[in-house]
Amino acid sequence: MGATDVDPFEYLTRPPPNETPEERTIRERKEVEAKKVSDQIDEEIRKERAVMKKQQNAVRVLLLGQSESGKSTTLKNFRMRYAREEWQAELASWRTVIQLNLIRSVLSILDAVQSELDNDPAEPPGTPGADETEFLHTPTDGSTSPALASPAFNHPSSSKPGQRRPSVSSIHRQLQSKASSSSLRKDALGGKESSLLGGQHQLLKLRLAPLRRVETDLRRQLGASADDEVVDGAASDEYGALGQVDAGSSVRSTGLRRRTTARKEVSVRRLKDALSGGDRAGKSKGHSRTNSEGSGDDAVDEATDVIAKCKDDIKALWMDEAVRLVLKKRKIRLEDSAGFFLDDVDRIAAREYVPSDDDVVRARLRTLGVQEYRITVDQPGSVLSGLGATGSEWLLYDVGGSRTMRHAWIPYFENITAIIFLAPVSCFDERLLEDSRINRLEDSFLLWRHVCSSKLLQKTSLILFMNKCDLLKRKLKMGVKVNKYLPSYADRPNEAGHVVKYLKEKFRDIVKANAPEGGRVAYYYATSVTDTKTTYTTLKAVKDIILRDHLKNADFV
Ligand SMILES: Nc1nc2c(ncn2[C@@H]2O[C@H](COP(=O)(O)OP(=O)(O)OP(=O)(O)O)[C@@H](O)[C@H]2O)c(=O)[nH]1
Ligand SMILES: [Mg+2]
Repeated sequence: MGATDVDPFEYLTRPPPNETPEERTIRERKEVEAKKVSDQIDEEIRKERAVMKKQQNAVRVLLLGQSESGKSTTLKNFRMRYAREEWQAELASWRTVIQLNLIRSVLSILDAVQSELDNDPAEPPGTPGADETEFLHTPTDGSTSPALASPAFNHPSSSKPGQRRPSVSSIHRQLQSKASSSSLRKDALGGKESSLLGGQHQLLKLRLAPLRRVETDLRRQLGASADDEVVDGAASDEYGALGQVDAGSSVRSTGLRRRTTARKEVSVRRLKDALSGGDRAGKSKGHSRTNSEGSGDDAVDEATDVIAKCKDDIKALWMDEAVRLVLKKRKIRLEDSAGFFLDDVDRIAAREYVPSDDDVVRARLRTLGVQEYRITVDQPGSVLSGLGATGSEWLLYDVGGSRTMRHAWIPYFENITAIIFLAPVSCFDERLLEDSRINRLEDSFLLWRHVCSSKLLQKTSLILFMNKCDLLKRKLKMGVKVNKYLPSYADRPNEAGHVVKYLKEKFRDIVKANAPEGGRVAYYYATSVTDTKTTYTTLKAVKDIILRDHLKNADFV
């Protein structure tokens, strides 16, 4: 047989001539080991290919909408239902975020108390709106783009205080009666020199002062962003839906004044890192102490310990009638603000507190940049299961919604299967936090128009969540008139159902006006995504729509 007839592979692997039995054993053992390594590499390559294939087929969902529209809350609903294990493993880590949310509310009240004690006017001088580079053009003169099929908005320049009477706490009746006898005056809601507060409030302030240090510690633990200068909530013309209200509101050119006393929001670069940093549950840290109220064995970290010790004072502060009057006078409505937990102090300030699903869904942590999450949605019994392997792997992208962050959205427009767009409908009387010249609903219409008209998104399924319907209902019940802000609403009934229907038509008009040839279907849902039960029903319907469209585009159906 000539050299050319030799199988090169066989030639190279042929045992050496004159091999001794020992040499043979060693060689064979080495060959077995080498095969193991080779098999391992093959398996890894196979897995990588499978992941790549899955990713190619993965459903990609982008959550869009302005800041505080409910994107992260929607994502949490998805994860709670479809990434249950991961969700549960993460639950305890949210305690830090929720404690911070609680402390922020307390400190906001203390700030208001301090201003009242200092006799600061209820309407401090404002700050000019931020001069930002915008991803999506928004008119800056308070006008609405004529190209936009959305209604024009009013910025009424006067407002009445809310009509809701604060409830009175029996717990704090003693303090309250003292306050009311000594300092409540007839002009309590408006008089310049009226003093609603007394020595007991000074005392509460002192007793709750350690929470300021705890706030700093918790922020540090979470790695909260230092560049986070956003204040708490949007300015609202009538009621401070997210904490602060501009009583003398109108567009800036006519003398807008914005309140700047609200507290910084907490945001983190990477949620997973933040949560692992914030996971102190059951961990004994340097400052840990023995639980004096509980079993006595549990080591409790210092922050939890301080919060537990402040529990009764927090309750006293929140239930104090004079304090409620101060908040009312200063038009601060913490109840509707992001991350409101003051009604749950007993539970949350307890040393053994572990967050529930609902707590985590309600917790507020502002998103920075873009965060990616993976879920598996193939559920037994789904009408679409069995139509193909594709579609079970979902990648969800949650983005930061404030205007400075919107430039980061564009790269995610490519190859995106569906967009769930969150438009909070309760905010018809609020303005953007980052630019108080812009009405929040107007901003949502503009963003929606950009999404509908984007060339990159022409094949993308569009799903609109008209969110915060619960807050809309509450606001309308309090007497806020939609047509005061949205003149085109005219004399339609000032009821949530009618408002949602009207707004849906406006969003639908924008879809129609910007549809590609052949038209376009979008899907509309009225939601309150903090209500996890009803949201689950919505998610199931949305899941099927997205899957069906995805399979259709992949020619599966
Ligand atoms: N009452 C009520 N609160 C809601 C609803 N949706 C969201 N929230 C609350 O509003 C706050 C903001 O929601 P997020 O989901 O964090 O908003 P986001 O769109 O992710 O905001 P950014 O991360 O700043 O872009 C949170 O405290 C939520 O609990 C809703 O339908 N009803
Ligand atoms: Mg978010």
